[in-house]
Amino acid sequence: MSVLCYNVFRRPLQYCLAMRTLDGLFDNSQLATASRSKQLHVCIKRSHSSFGSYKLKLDSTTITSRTSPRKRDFDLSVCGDAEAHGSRNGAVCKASSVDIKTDGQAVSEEAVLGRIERLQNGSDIRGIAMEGEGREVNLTPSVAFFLGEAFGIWLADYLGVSSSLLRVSLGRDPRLTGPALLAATAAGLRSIGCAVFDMSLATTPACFMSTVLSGFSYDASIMLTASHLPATRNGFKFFTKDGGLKVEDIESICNIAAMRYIKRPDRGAAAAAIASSFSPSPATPVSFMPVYAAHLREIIKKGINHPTNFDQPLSGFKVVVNAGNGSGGFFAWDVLEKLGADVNGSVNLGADGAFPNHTPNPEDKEAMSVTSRAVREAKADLGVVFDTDVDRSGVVDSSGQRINGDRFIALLASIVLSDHPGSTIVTDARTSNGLTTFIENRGGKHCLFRVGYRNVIDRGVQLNQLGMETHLMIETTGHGAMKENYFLDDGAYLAVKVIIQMALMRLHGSFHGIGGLIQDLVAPKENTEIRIKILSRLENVKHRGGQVVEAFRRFLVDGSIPRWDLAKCGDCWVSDGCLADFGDGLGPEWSRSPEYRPPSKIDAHMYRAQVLDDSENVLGWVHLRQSIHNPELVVNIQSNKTGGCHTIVNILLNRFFLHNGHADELDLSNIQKFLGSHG
Ligand SMILES: O=P(O)(O)OC[C@H]1O[C@H](O)[C@H](O)[C@@H](O)[C@@H]1O
Repeated sequence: MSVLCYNVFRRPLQYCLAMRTLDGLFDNSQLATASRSKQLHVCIKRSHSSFGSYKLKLDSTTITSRTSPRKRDFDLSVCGDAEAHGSRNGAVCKASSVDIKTDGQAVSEEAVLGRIERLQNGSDIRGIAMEGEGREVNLTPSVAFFLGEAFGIWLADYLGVSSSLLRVSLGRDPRLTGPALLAATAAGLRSIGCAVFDMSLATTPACFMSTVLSGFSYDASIMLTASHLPATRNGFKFFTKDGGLKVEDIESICNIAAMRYIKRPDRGAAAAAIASSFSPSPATPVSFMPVYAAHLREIIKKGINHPTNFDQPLSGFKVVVNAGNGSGGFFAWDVLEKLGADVNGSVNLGADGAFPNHTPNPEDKEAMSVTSRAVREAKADLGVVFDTDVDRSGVVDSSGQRINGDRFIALLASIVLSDHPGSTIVTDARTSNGLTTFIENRGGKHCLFRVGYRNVIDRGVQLNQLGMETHLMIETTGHGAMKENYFLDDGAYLAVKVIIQMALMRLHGSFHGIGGLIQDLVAPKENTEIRIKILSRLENVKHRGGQVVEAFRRFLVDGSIPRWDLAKCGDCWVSDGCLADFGDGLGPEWSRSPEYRPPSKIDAHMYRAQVLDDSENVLGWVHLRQSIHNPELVVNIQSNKTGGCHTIVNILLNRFFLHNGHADELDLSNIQKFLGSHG
């Protein structure tokens, strides 16, 4: 469709909107009325926008000059200040598309929206913030300005107060792009009247705690981080006093940001340029991290309750911290050392946004082996590994044993189940059958849920609401939350729990170290993950991937392969994150309760199948889902039999992917490689 632009107000052309109406929705009499009243209200309905619909005020001169009342299908053009808001009043037509023209270059609204929407990663925002990957930088200070502004607008609506009354704190990890993005985000928030506070280098859990701890109690907080992703990336994690935002909240914020961007694409760039010159600073500096560290020290002191040394309960302990040059160094010198621990063997404490040593990530083999070595060299009692922004952790015991993934979950489960017998533990559905046995042997219940830490945490919140005591929600990635800690995804808090346990064990005369708590955890014999690229345009990836995963569900439900069934955990199906309701009464009772929220579009699609061998014994399981970060499907497989993963992958390839004709839309080479190398 051609975009018709007129500068009818004789002002510099900022943008033009042109829309094509849908047949039959705009009739002649309505147009005539609109022309006579010199104002026409057009309602544009966008099915995927949680912003609902919005209204444009079009100058009647422009409309009458560009349209013919006799045509049912026509173009409208407007230049100047179109108002966009959420009302449907006066709507007389629906537009099928809106095109934006900026500085002579046509950019469709869908493209702007798509670009901003693609920054969404589940319940976070992630993007490329600097050159270096050979890919377009898409998280610029200008975009950060609109995201900051959009968050302020969303927050004012969420809390039902004027944005001028809102106080928002901002923190960042050490990434080089952090200061400029933080300044631009602050400028966005300030542009709608919010008071903004700069905590500078901070952690994700600290950002949330700044909404809670007295003396600060901000209405909300934003952490700028891309977690363990490369130094070129950055991102946003948003918090209110109610906790981290949900996937659908992030969708709303992206939509609002896109709408604001469409309206004034130049504004963000200008504001971000001023903001990043730091003159005047858009945010008031605050020193929050020392207060947060003192808060963690209090928790440890009270948890250990040392009979003779309450204030220095870690005296005599050696603890190694590996912060991976992220934000977690403070935990060594401002938490543990002040409690008496010797932290001299610690590594990579200095914040360095280039992450020169290894990826700050407890899932990372190098991060764990570096820590294990440091623990052995220092003859330490414990090693603690954080990811960049400290919402994830893992530990190493005094023997150098790496405790991450399933082992970390088991360790926390054993601590939680001794404090809260019978508690449910929620994890993602990539954990081993051995972990389920471990939890059940301690009297706990294991709920397997969807991948994505927000999903796991939200499920725990939901179970508690429904009266099922659930004290721990934790992912294999090291993301974990506890009921007693605001259901906050908090790597520092999990480390605190392990440290308290270590000290209590010694106080009670045990010198085994924390590794002794998970001795009976049985690891699967084989465990593999295969990533399958989706061969589709970026904007279609989610849809295509979703179709394949849905086909997998149908395939299982139809019984297409004997002895491959949707897995069950307890009373629930481990399919669609235990939310499978086949519409025939098979779904669990709560899925019909008022609290039930259907899975969000982004991460709904994942299924785990239990696989039996010819003798009806468990061979293992296979879990298929869409990646949250990348345009790919992810297959996880575990087996307790040698060659079990090969058997399962072989069947998956031939009986599902190839048989169902998915070879054209998926790059199956990693599957072939796996079969080749394990054949
Ligand atoms: O989907 P993937 O690319 O495997 O990533 C999955 C992971 O994404 C993010 O890092 C989330 O924080 C994790 O909760 C999730 O497990």
